[in-house]
Amino acid sequence: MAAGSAQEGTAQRGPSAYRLGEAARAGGHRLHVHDRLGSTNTEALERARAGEAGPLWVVTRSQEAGRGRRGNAWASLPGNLAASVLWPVPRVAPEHLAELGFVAGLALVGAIEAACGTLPDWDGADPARSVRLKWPNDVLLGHGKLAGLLLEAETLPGGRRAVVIGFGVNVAAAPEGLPAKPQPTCLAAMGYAGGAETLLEHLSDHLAAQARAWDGGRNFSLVRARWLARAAGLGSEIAVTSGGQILRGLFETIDEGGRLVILGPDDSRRIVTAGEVHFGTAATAA
Ligand SMILES: Nc1ncnc2c1ncn2[C@@H]1O[C@H](COP(=O)(O)OP(=O)(O)OP(=O)(O)O)[C@@H](O)[C@H]1O
Ligand SMILES: O=C(O)CCCC[C@@H]1SC[C@@H]2NC(=O)N[C@@H]21
Repeated sequence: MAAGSAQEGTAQRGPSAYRLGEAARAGGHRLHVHDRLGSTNTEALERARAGEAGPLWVVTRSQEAGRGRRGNAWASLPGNLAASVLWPVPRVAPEHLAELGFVAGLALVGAIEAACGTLPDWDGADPARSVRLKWPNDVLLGHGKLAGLLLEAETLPGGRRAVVIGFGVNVAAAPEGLPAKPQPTCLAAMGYAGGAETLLEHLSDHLAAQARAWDGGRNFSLVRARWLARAAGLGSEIAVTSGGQILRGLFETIDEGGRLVILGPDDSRRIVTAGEVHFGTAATAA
């Protein structure tokens, strides 16, 4: 059993209890809330190994060993959202699985906007308050990193696939002193005081809706169009570090497989499957 206590459904009484949104609950999503966990992604994968099919949300008030992409650590400060969902993919072709990262990114942007929509000056006109998606799986607020997504898949005994989408959102506080670029930022810096609980409610509903639109990959073109409409840095200079190489050019688009398309100075196109994007051209190879 994982650290901390798990409660099914609406955990804890009172105004700040974690709960799922109405649409998510109507769609059969369930919620496990922990006080303390190593990693919600790890716990969700454990649940899958134990036979859970999902959709199952795992959330923790304190995450002690949060994981980021490419082996990075994820800092989860008190009051921030650390949540993962075990997503059922029985009828999803393997080549469509990674698209869930885009579906989830859109859901998170929608949830942030729904949660923050009533804040003064939150109308998208101010670039410092604009919420954008950064390829492949980050959410930016202005120039800062507001959230990161971690998609993990595993084939279980018997051939069943488990897919977990992890959401780390800096709601109340942003970690200081990290060497990371972009620098972390948080919703509280923009005046948001609604709590991680409200955000989870919106997120679960928005994920249900975006996943329905995606339709197991049959409608990725719609997801792609929605994603591009919220993309950071589209049409501008980027440098991408990928496999020890740096590719520079204009961020032209993402293709129908969700890969990054870079337009080089000689009008050549480079397609990137995995890498780290830096806006502007200042990037050094890792
Ligand atoms: N709560 C947080 N908010 C924002 N950024 C965070 C948070 N916790 C960890 N990070 C940073 O996010 C980064 C992980 O995200 P990402 O995969 O984009 O790597 P990165 O920024 O390119 O890091 P590196 O250059 O070291 O590989 C790490 O550098 C980590 O320091
Ligand atoms: O930007 C990244 O590198 C992705 C960060 C993902 C962090 C979240 S927090 C909830 C879930 N549990 C984890 O251990 N990681 C993800």
